[in-house]
Amino acid sequence: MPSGAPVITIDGPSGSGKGTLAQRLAQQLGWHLLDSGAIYRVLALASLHHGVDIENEDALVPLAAHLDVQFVSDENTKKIQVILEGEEVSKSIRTEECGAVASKIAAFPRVREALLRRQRGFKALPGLVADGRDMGTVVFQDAPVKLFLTASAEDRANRRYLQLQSAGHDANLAQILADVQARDERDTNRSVAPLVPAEDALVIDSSKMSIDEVEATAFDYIYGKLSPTASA
Ligand SMILES: Nc1ncnc2c1ncn2[C@@H]1O[C@H](COP(=O)(O)OP(=O)(O)OP(=O)(O)O)[C@@H](O)[C@H]1O
Ligand SMILES: Nc1ccn([C@H]2C[C@H](O)[C@@H](COP(=O)(O)O)O2)c(=O)n1
Repeated sequence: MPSGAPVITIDGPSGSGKGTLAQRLAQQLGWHLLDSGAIYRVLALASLHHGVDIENEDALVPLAAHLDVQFVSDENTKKIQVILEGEEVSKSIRTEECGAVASKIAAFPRVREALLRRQRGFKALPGLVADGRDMGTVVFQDAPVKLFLTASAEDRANRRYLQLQSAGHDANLAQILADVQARDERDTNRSVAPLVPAEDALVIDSSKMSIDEVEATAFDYIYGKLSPTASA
């Protein structure tokens, strides 16, 4: 295993359960957490706030490089609050619109480059759980444990539908499925850091698995990989 803090990467498409699994693993292990999608979402929101053209890579790069974002752990709830330029944006970055804009601006190579060091800065002892699209393939290529979580587009859309309904929002399943498929298409087919499993990742298809089953499968694999007797 490389020296320094160990990293567990979790990549996968929208709604596959990466964030849920990453939070559970980080909490159980007492490790740090990086929700890299939140960084792209915050950049999307900042570009909308500042009227920056989301088609203009040249204009987005300085915004990405100087993005004033903080992730603050709430002492009581242990939830992470996202602060953009002093304003709490934890909820506003979670809209479908923000996700779609994040996916569009994430296709620009120099935008990704500008966010790379910031993401790597999350690596710290005792360890980091990092979720996103390119955690295992680009950002933490030497991570000792890589997971790729997936599920059918229909199951992922249905999960999002239930999530929105339980939060009291109106939701249209057909529209959500179309949004999920459009985001998959963009994230998978972009020229830089596309959404693909790392060659050394364990792929988990969670379509027919409960969250607890996914967590148990992940922990079995992690302990096998990180135990002192495991070969590198
Ligand atoms: N195995 C599962 N079975 C059923 N529901 C699940 C499962 N995993 C996650 N969910 C639910 O699906 C929804 C989306 O999960 P989550 O936010 O973790 O996905 P994600 O991959 O991080 O999505 P995004 O990339 O869009 O942030 C949540 O409501 C979560 O509780
Ligand atoms: N490592 C990452 C993380 C996220 N993105 C882009 C592509 C996603 O569609 C969008 C939002 O991510 P989410 O919060 O849904 O995980 O951000 C990326 O390109 N690379």
